[in-house]
Amino acid sequence: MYAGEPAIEAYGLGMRYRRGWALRECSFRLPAGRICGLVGPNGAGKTTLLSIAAHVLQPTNGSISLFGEAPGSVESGRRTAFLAQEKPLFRRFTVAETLRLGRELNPGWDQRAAEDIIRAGNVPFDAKISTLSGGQRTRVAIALAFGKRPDLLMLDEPMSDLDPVVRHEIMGTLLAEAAERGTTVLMSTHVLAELENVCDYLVVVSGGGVRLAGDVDELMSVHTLVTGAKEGDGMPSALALGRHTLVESRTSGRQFTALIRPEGRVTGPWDINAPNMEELLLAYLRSPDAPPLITPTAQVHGQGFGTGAVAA
Ligand SMILES: Nc1ncnc2c1ncn2[C@@H]1O[C@H](COP(=O)(O)OP(=O)(O)OP(=O)(O)O)[C@@H](O)[C@H]1O
Repeated sequence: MYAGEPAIEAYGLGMRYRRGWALRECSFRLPAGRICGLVGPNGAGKTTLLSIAAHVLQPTNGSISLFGEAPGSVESGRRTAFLAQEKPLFRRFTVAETLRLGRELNPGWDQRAAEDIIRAGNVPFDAKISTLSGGQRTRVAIALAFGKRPDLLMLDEPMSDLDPVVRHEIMGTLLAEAAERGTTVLMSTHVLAELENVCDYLVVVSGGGVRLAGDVDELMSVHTLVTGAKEGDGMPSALALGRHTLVESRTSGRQFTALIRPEGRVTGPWDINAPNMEELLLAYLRSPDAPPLITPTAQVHGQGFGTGAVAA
């Protein structure tokens, strides 16, 4: 693996269910070795995207590759692990039997890594899956995914039924694993605050399309949060009509707050701050019509992203 090699490259990906399009013209690149948060409102297409990458679903159009290979290939199957929301485990198996199955199905299986995760939660190895709590089952599913020692780990809201202490512990294991082995992680979540110290890459989807994608530092550095006194009923026209790109503006009492992508220096009688990750994500989630932004590392080669693309 070399720095910048794409772990995932999606190009013009579309998925149409009977009710309509869940993904449309979805294109982005995730370089290898990054920990990427996949964020979007309910129904945005996150599970659909992960399921296509994990070869659970076939896209209606477009393509996606994992380390340059199609999702169904032997090579990408060997190198990737997917932890789905439903966590399909055999209910009649014990925890030990479940790990044994993992060992038999995966040539690079790491029994110790899997057992360590089970032990950290004090889950009995001889307990049947059907007798475990939701959170304990999640822990077993996470142990299975980690035991595979994948190069790419895809997780669909993995922590939703874990208590905060366990979430913290599993996140720590995930980060240590990724740092030690250079594992690429793509993780969908609604818990924005949890992403702040974990992710160094972000993909935001909304309405089936990519709204924001790229390196966290780069995304943060091109946004500014402006707060000040309202002008009339809204934000100052100097900001609203200026050359800056407005992502979102809100008013409360006599104040306005705007997240912008500034063009040059922002000058005015306002407080000007860098947003934190949660503020950045919330602004894009609340404004699905904001112009998209795909930074150069997240652009698929040969694709002209036009509006919103940051100059390389
Ligand atoms: N099997 C299906 N048949 C028909 N429509 C579906 C199916 N699965 C998903 N959809 C629709 O596709 C869209 C995207 O769904 P998806 O589950 O990918 O979103 P999501 O971003 O994962 O949402 P959430 O945050 O609620 O988990 C939604 O409108 C959903 O209703």
